[in-house]
Amino acid sequence: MRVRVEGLTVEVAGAVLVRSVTVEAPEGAVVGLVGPNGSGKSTTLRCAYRALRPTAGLIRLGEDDLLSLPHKETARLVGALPQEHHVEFDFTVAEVVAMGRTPHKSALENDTDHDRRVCARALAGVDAGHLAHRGFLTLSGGERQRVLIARALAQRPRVLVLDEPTNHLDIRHQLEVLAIVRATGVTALVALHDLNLAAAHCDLLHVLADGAVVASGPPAEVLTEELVAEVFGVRAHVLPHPVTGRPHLFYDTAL
Ligand SMILES: Nc1ncnc2c1ncn2[C@@H]1O[C@H](COP(=O)(O)OP(=O)(O)OP(=O)(O)O)[C@@H](O)[C@H]1O
Repeated sequence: MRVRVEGLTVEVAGAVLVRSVTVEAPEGAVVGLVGPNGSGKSTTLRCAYRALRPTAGLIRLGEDDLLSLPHKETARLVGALPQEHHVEFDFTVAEVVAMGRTPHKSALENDTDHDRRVCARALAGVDAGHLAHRGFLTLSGGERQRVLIARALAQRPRVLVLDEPTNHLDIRHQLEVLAIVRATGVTALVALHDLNLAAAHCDLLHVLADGAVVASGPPAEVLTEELVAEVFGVRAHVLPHPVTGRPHLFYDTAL
């Protein structure tokens, strides 16, 4: 499903957090949001999974306006991994992942065999099948992150909105998670700090700085030495990856 964030502005208590942000994610594309701390990535994504109401602008899912859809429909369509997550009670991992099935069920409907299969597959996909019976609160940061990604996948959404999904993950799991997102074939909006991961895994990038989009396009067009210097304040050398040909950044110094 195509996602288009159009002219998004968010103002909180007189402060403009993002200004006229337009982000396009074609059907099935993995689209990265990159930018320095505080540039507006999470604010944009929070609007896309409807945790925050924009002051102005539209979020289109296909032809629909996100804000005019019933909440349950939004929950079926959009699977989210927020940056901050709060699981207060000590649910088991299996229970946390099963929460992903909630939008597909009525209030008192029990989990079916199909639900259990979908959840087991999602957990196995993030290499966390062995954690199913553990208490969520006993997990390490990276294990929790993988379980929450499994919850979003178990939802079988049409759009994934992932805020720093590789946070806490070791390198193997970083690569695996992004490969899994790609393999779902679902349109994905993903905030990433690691520009090399973004270059390797995203079809398109949108670069944010000070709450506005300053560059958009395929990684090879966007991740230039000039842009990295200007937006991130870092001198970098950009060379093609020896195998994939995608841009790879070698950092030099902070400017
Ligand atoms: N509720 C709020 N009230 C005031 N300012 C806010 C609020 N929420 C976010 N901000 C500010 O808006 C700006 C954008 O924040 P946002 O979390 O979207 O940035 P980000 O690009 O995701 O940053 P990071 O890379 O650090 O996660 C920041 O300066 C932040 O302090």
